[in-house]
Amino acid sequence: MAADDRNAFEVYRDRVDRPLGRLFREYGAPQAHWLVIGMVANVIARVAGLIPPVVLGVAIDAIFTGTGPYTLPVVPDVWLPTEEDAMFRLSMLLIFGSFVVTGVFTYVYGIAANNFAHRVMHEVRTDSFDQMQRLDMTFFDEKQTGEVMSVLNNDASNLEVFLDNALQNSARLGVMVVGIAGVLVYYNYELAVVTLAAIPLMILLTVWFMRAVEPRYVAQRSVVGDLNTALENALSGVELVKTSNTEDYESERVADASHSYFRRTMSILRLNFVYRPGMELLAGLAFAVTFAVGGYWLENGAPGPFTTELTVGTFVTFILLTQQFVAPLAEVSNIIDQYENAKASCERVFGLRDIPVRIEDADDAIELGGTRRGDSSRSDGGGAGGDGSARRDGGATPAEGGDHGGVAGAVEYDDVSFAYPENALMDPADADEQVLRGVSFSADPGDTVALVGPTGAGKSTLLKLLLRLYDVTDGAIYVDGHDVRDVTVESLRSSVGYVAQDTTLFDGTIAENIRYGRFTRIGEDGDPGDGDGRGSDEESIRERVIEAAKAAEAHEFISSLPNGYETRIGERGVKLSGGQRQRLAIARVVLQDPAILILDEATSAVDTETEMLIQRSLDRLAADRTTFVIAHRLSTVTDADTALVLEDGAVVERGSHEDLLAEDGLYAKLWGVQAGEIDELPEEFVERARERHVERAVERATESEVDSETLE
Ligand SMILES: Nc1ncnc2c1ncn2[C@@H]1O[C@H](COP(=O)(O)OP(=O)(O)OP(=O)(O)O)[C@@H](O)[C@H]1O
Repeated sequence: MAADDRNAFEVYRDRVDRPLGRLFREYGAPQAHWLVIGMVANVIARVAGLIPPVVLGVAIDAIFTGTGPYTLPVVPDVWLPTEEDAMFRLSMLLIFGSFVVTGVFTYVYGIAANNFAHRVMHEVRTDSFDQMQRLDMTFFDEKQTGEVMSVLNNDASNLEVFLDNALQNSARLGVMVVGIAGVLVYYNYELAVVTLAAIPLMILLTVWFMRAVEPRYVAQRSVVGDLNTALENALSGVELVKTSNTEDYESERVADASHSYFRRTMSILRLNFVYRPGMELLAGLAFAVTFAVGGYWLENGAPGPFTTELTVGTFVTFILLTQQFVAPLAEVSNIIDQYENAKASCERVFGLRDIPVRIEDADDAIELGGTRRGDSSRSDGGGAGGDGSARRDGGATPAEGGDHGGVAGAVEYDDVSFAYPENALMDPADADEQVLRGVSFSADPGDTVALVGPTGAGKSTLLKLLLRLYDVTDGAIYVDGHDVRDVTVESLRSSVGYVAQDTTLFDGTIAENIRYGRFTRIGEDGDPGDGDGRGSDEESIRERVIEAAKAAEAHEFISSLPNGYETRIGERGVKLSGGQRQRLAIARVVLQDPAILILDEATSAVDTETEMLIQRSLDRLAADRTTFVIAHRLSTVTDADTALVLEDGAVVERGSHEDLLAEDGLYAKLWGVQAGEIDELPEEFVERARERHVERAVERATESEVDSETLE
């Protein structure tokens, strides 16, 4: 049991410090020019918006009532006209001009602010996706795909809204408050005190609101996670849901999660319902009090302690500017909402970013099949048939196993141990349940090695290590004499073809699915080493795809489809049968032409004819490459050069089919059961398997208990 029940993503998310500051440093800085242009344009547009009320006030006093001079803030008096007609024309021009300036700069601001926000969002999304792709399988084993989807979609969008709206609205608010306060104080500081008295009250109300709403946002986000998980489970397991008749149960789960989300959202909105009208009320009060005090002042002279004179024009300016307060203040609750969302999103973005990438190229990694470095290659190796003491040269040459991009395909496991870390945070060396223990064997280029053993013995795990989906916790794996950790992950994985039991197909055409990985994009040749001199233009790729499909015994069924190779297969290939999907996967590997092949033999029953087709294509595929077969049917083993019998993570028997039968151990018993010679496995084997299953079931139950506690 992990000491910390949070998954890696949550742990790193909770560690993120000052997320928005980091966002600006890491993503905002390269786009800072857009932000600066946007801010400046915004300030100009807002300041220009203050001109009409000011000019109107001055014009009233100077032209209509004749009670004041024609002066404007920051404009020298000598520049201003003294004739009433000229004053009127200038006033009209200034009012009209200010609207034009506001319009033009609002446009500039829109372009710049959106450029800034969308560019940052694009970088955040693509960076997060790249980081997600670099993470190793331990991360994905923790079932965090929902969280990642949310980072790539919702969180990137939240940041965009914040960077565009919230940031610019706060700038606008700042300009309005400071600008309006400045103008009011300039014209009549005494009446300004009355008008601006509402501001400290608004600040107090805002502080209260932010403090009260923050924990509610945290609670809301946690239920969003539950809701997403419920939705994702129901969608990804739709077949199970239907076949188990659990639609009602799933509906209830989603309804529960959705209802908690509703409750949490309402608790935020209830505060909003107090805050927003509260702010509007204060702004309205400021307006009403200004009107009352100013009106009294005009009628009866300065009230109470006030001594200055108030003109009608100044009064009009005050009234109009106080009105302008209201709209941006009403935005404050939206700004807070966007700020809270952005902060949380930013934590998630950087949480994902900070998860250490464990499986990546070493600084001096070499290309497998490329130039060999003496210091990273081994000079000895253990024989599959022996106990590991017989060593041979590990650095086989391509000539020994056919040319597959210069990789021969010699594989050696040297005393390999492995334990799955409980989560992506744990150092695998600290995990205590060893899934593989001291496994040593080697396969020469072109050999076929069958892996046999009861379920859970570690067969799949053994081969996942060869693909470096995980790294060994102890020992080493060598391909052509190179430790797999010393070669680039890309060159290693392109040298190892993998046909899984359950084939993954992408939404796209049949042809696109076959060429996925080798000619994913037109004009790209992931493995130029086949030496047939053919180009990678669309026509020759098409030819190769058809050849691969023929080799995989898939050409016939593909040709019978309405659009042949251009037929689109539905999401996850649901429109094809299991046997057809597997043949497409085989065609994909034929095209990849790897030196090493991993076949996870299908357990699902296909009809005899399909099985024969699949077997024939697999035999063809395996002919000139090092092949590892996870053999569920022992008939496969009879054709293999060597079989390794795994039990509980260790190789307990090894040798050819005949040798193993002669040993009369686990293999002979498994063979006996399959061949129908004995009814069942001897009690000791069954007992051992049962113990392991019970242990695992208990573990799973404990885990789900903890999960449900966390949910509560
Ligand atoms: N991603 C994982 N995280 C943690 N434990 C795992 C993971 N995958 C497999 N295991 C555990 O490792 C052990 C070996 O599993 P593995 O899938 O390698 O066995 P296998 O021999 O291939 O079994 P099968 O024949 O049923 O596919 C099992 O106990 C399994 O529960």
